[in-house]
Amino acid sequence: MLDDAYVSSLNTPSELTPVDEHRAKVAALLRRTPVETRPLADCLGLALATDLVAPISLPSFDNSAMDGYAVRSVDLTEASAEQPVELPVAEDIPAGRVDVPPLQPGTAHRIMTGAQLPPGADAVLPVERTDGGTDKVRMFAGVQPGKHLRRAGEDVAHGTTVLTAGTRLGAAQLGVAAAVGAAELPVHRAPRVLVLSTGSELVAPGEPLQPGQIYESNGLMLSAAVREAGGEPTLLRFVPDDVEAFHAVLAEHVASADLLLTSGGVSAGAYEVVKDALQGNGVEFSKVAMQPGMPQGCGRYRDAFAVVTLPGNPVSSMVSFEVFVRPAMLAAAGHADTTRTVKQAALAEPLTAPAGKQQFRRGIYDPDSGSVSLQGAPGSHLLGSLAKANCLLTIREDITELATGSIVDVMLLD
Ligand SMILES: Nc1nc2c(c(=O)[nH]1)N[C@H]1C(S)=C(S)[C@@H](COP(=O)(O)OP(=O)(O)OC[C@H]3O[C@@H](n4cnc5c(N)ncnc54)[C@H](O)[C@@H]3O)O[C@H]1N2
Ligand code: MOO
Repeated sequence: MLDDAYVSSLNTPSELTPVDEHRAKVAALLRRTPVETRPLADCLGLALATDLVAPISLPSFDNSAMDGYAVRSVDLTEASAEQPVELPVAEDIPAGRVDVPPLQPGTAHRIMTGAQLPPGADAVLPVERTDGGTDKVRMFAGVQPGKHLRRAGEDVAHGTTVLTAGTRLGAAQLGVAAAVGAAELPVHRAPRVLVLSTGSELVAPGEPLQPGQIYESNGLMLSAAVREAGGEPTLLRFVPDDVEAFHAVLAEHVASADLLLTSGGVSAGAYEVVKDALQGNGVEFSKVAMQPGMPQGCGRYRDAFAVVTLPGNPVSSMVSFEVFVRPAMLAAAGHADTTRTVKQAALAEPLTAPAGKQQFRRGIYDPDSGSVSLQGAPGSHLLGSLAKANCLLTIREDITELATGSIVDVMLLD
């Protein structure tokens, strides 16, 4: 297990960059992606670039909420199961009929759900309250004026903003855009993110492992995280700890990308390929006051493209993505909401934390009890624990221990 006190003793607080400072640096690196007009079917998950003002009302005309009969409610005042009122059925109005004649007093129009209400009708009697007749209909109940109707504009009024710029276009948002007649929408293009893992110990899943080798997992994990955050990832073939090989991959791919995300090769060892390749080329490396995720780097490589270098330990990589990259990517892609939901929860067990570093512990938040329990130890290699967690507990840098029942912030991961 990681010895918090020992690790903390390696870095004096003045050497460490505050988490917020690094977050702002990463956010400033990513430029807004361009606006494109796309068919609705290609907009899922993207952010709307300008307000969508409704060119029509929803509903756009008064219509029936039930299959039944459009009536004048005064004609049914006396209707009951014992003494039905019989009316001639003057018209049949299926949904989609565009020429709807007015309803004359003492008559009914058979009408279907969503069909235009005839002028003169003030209510719909559901078919279940009638004998279902087509020439004449017997009505077994009265109906209040206004009953079973859907009024024009009661959902969305013509000329009002139905979706604001920055809204993430999910299923319901695309639905309402289609409902007001939009065939295409202006959206911010998804950020294109290259994901490159480094390490001579890495082997592709599915291939045999030699002692001392491990399966490459950060690349796939970060690509998935990029996609979940609304980006378009390209997972590059991982490279060994070899600066030439690293540069060769960069030369081949970066022209098309908004961001290069690397993992590994940034700490204090003898073979730090990412640091060796990028230092002095516009990328700065620092130790951030957090755990996991201390060794970080970011910048614009030779002024050409944005780079964020994440530490290789898998949990450090993922936590760093959550804390720095996800919000920056969402902002670059025009999303108004760039943060995860944060809840306050009562600790189900005590914990200790290293002094001077913001700690992100993996946890399981129980929304019913409002409590959170720790999932696994603090070690940044414990990917199995991360995979079971549903939240990150964020512990301020000035806190070194907390008792059971203490209230902590938990960032929900979904
Ligand atoms: N003397 C010091 N040693 C270390 C320090 C330090 O400050 N002084 N920092 C430690 C911390 S904290 C972290 S985090 C790691 C970060 O190191 P790197 O970013 O250089 O990452 P690597 O050394 O390449 O790998 C660390 C660890 O993660 C595994 N790894 C790397 N890439 C992948 C991948 N794509 N998939 C799965 N696992 C991966 C790698 O095998 C190592 O076990 O440095 C500490 N050391
Ligand atoms: O800061 Mo490292 O990311 O703890 O493992």
